[in-house]
Amino acid sequence: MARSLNLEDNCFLDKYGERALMQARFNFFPPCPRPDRSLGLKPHADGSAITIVLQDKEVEGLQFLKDDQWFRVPIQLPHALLINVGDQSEVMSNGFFKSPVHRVVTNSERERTSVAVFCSPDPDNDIEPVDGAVSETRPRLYKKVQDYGSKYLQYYQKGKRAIEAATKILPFVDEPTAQSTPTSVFFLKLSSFSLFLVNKGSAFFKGFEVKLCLCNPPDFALQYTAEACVTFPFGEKP
Ligand SMILES: O=C(O)CCC(=O)C(=O)O
Ligand SMILES: [Fe+2]
Repeated sequence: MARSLNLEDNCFLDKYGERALMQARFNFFPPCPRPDRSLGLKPHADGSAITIVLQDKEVEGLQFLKDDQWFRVPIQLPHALLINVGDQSEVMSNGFFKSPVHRVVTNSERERTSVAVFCSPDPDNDIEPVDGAVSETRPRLYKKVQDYGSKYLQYYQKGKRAIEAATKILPFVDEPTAQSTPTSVFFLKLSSFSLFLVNKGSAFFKGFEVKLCLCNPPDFALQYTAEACVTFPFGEKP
């Protein structure tokens, strides 16, 4: 990425620091009889620096927004990893790389799984455009941001984009983050569907042991207006 902008090789990597973060999210999208009425994942951009996505090899669903149109991501290339630019790369590159908005649509007949690994700099490192990406002809577009990941979640839960507040004009509004329950495994039951979510910890997901996972239960709960929401203690099956 640095080389493609004619910048120092390590200029982005140096920002990751000693305690760079890697968080894995295992997504399970059950079949949904009304794909026209519900989304698997609402439109969002990732708060990471980069995200590595392994899509379901049989069921499509991921779409990216470009010029006000949604584009499907094909799955024809087996075992391909999709590398997505996240907000923190947009900030560090001073907007040369854009963090695209994407969503996941549901399928009426088939379930879909995906794994997203979010790679981010050490949260203690402030994020700002690297020197080489700012010049007289390209003024600095983003301000210095502390702990981008936390700000991202606060904004995300309100359906807003933190990157917009990272531009130089708008101030960040610091508000308390929604409480997330310490339970590790959530099963949300909506009629015959279930959604499996993993917070920090480890659990079994479709026969694989899942470790080091982080996602945001309150946020997901908003996406699925569950008629009945049942949470189970870690490790138990419904
Ligand atoms: O399911 C996918 O293909 C992508 C998931 C995604 O965008 C995410 O977990 O942030
Ligand atoms: Fe995403």
